[in-house]
Amino acid sequence: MASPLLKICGLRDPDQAAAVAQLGVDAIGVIGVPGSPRFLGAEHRPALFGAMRAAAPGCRGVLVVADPLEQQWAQLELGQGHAVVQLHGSETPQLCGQLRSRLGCEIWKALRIRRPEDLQRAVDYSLVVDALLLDAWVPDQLGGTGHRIPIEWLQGFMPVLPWWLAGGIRADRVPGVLTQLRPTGLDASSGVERSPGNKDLDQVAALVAAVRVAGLAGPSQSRSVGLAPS
Ligand SMILES: O=C(O)c1ccccc1N[C@@H]1O[C@H](COP(=O)(O)O)[C@@H](O)[C@H]1O
Repeated sequence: MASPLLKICGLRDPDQAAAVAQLGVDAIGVIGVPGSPRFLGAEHRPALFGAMRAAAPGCRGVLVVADPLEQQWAQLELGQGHAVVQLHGSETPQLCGQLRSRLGCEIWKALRIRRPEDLQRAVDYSLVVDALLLDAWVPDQLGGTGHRIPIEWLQGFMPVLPWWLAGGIRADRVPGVLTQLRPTGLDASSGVERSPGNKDLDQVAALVAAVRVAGLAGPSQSRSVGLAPS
């Protein structure tokens, strides 16, 4: 069985994006949510995604936003180097569908899980997004918190869409997660950084290795789930 995909999120520096891409990750995320300590302005995103792609042409750029207002939608259009928009706020299925039609790129919807019942919301998005991303719910913070969803809540979670597990992902958690769950991909941010936005390449390399080892050791979902490089 193949390993799950791996996304490293919240980078701010093009050289670091190139280095992370060369480690063999599948996607790199940039935070476009004002107020986040990992925020990167629109004018800096093309350089970061360009460096990423020059280093590893198959690596995909993900732009993370939350509850974008209509006047901001133009900023989400292709041209900044991203192939995916990750919606990490309270976007309705209707808004996700509208953005998907308008932007012409993949849309991933983050669901922040506060209680097991929240997983049922996945069904509402199944026809209007390309993938789901599960993150822990934390009051007054949208993401990048390092908080985890209790793993027992996710047993039996098998949406029709590809799905990413986020929230406190680090190398030492990988064996425990992948023996119990089959996410399409893992998404890590604060667990692999020295300070917000500054990734620790040794921790990223350890995470890449842990994911590969877990893929060799046990059953996990295939990479061939329709997430081809752009
Ligand atoms: O990282 C941020 O600052 C951030 C801000 C606003 C929305 C999402 C954000 N990050 C996302 O959070 C998850 C998990 O992060 P962590 O590994 O628990 O630190 C990840 O999907 C990031 O894309």
